Amino acid sequence: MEVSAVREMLKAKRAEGPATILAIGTAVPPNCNYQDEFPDYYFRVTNSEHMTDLKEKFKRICEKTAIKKRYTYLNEEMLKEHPSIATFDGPSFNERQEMVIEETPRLGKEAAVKAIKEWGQPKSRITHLIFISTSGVDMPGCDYQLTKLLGLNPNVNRIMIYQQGCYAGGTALRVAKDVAENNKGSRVLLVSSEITAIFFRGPSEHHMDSLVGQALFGDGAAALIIGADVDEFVEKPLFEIISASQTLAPNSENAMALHLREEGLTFHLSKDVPNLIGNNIENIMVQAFKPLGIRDWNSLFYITHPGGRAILDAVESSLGLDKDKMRESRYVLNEYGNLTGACVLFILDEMRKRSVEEGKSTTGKGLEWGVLFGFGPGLTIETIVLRSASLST
Ligand SMILES: CC(=O)CC(=O)SCCNC(=O)CCNC(=O)[C@H](O)C(C)(C)COP(=O)(O)OP(=O)(O)OC[C@H]1O[C@@H](n2cnc3c(N)ncnc32)[C@H](O)[C@@H]1OP(=O)(O)O
Repeated sequence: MEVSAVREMLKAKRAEGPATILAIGTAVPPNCNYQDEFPDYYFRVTNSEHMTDLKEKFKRICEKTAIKKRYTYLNEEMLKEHPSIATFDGPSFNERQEMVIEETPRLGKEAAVKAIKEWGQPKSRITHLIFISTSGVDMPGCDYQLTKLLGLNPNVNRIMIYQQGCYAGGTALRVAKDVAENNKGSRVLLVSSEITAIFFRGPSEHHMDSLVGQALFGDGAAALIIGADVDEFVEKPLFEIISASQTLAPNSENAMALHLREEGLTFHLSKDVPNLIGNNIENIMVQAFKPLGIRDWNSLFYITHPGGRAILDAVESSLGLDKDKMRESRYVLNEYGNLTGACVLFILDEMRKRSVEEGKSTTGKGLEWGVLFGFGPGLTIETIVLRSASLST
């Protein structure tokens, strides 16, 4: 075959683009922890009632989180059966792994079933599966388990992304864009599922950052269907993925790290994280929106990873944003806590649902352009430029 003919053949395999989000589903486990009761629960189940000063500090942290409730797979009975998980650093990796290996794809399936139902197409049309999770590692991984659980075509092209932390929701969208735009007719099922049993642990007087982590995270799964060249007779666009980029914040090496150890996933968090994000965010916005000629940050809608309340405050103040810009991100933080990689996907879902409820003209609260930020270890920032879809009938 001639080289030019091969080139033509490859060109014909590319979609016109852009990759478009066509459906979103979410799921959480049944066990709900209210934040105002959580310090009592946490110090009781970790047998730490004697650490009275630390409990007072934990109460202060919980009060400042702007979280109302969080859902978890792990409950008090399970902790009684597996007491090493409730210590600060007792060897517990195997017990945690047994839980997350089963539960992470199961919760992912719940979200995926909802996304496929909304999409309304047969699951045999799914050509690619991207699965992200920070909850453990295994081979074959969650991508394989989900393929089995959903009964997907064995020829589905799977991509498993483990252990990236909270920016992974952005990473998965970036990869899904490349896949969808380079494979004409492809339909990508993107699933993020996070179970905090991998890093729940008791308090330690010497590790305040770990204690902060115990006040922030919740379990949840989200699933999206993504494809380019939308068939509007049978598919409904929600958001177009216009561009996607990843960057490292300068001088942030020690800001955030998570390590998988005998005692599960450990958590290291500098107090500087909100400032580091705030100091870098405008530069990132300038780069992302230069091609569109946009400089008015209040003309956009925002899907911002709510790593903690202070991170949303930092982004809001650095960009001079109106108070309602972080509304959906704050809402998801309040209702579910920090859901690691799934969090930005929950916020996307909230954004489009709220836009419909409030009678807005687009899925981005009546605005055309928006941005999604993922933040995580590194310190890594994922930036996704989105274009909303019209809601007019
Ligand atoms: C896993 C991933 O990949 C990605 C992630 O999302 S990781 C999580 C990222 N999240 C963060 O970095 C948390 C950002 N921080 C916050 O949201 C807020 O600081 C907070 C909600 C935790 C507390 O709110 P605040 O307005 O800062 O309250 P503040 O009164 O200053 O702090 C409460 C206490 O927490 C302590 N504290 C806050 N951040 C801390 C940290 N990173 N390490 C240790 N202690 C911390 C403070 O010293 C303070 O202690 P005292 O009451 O004894 O003085």
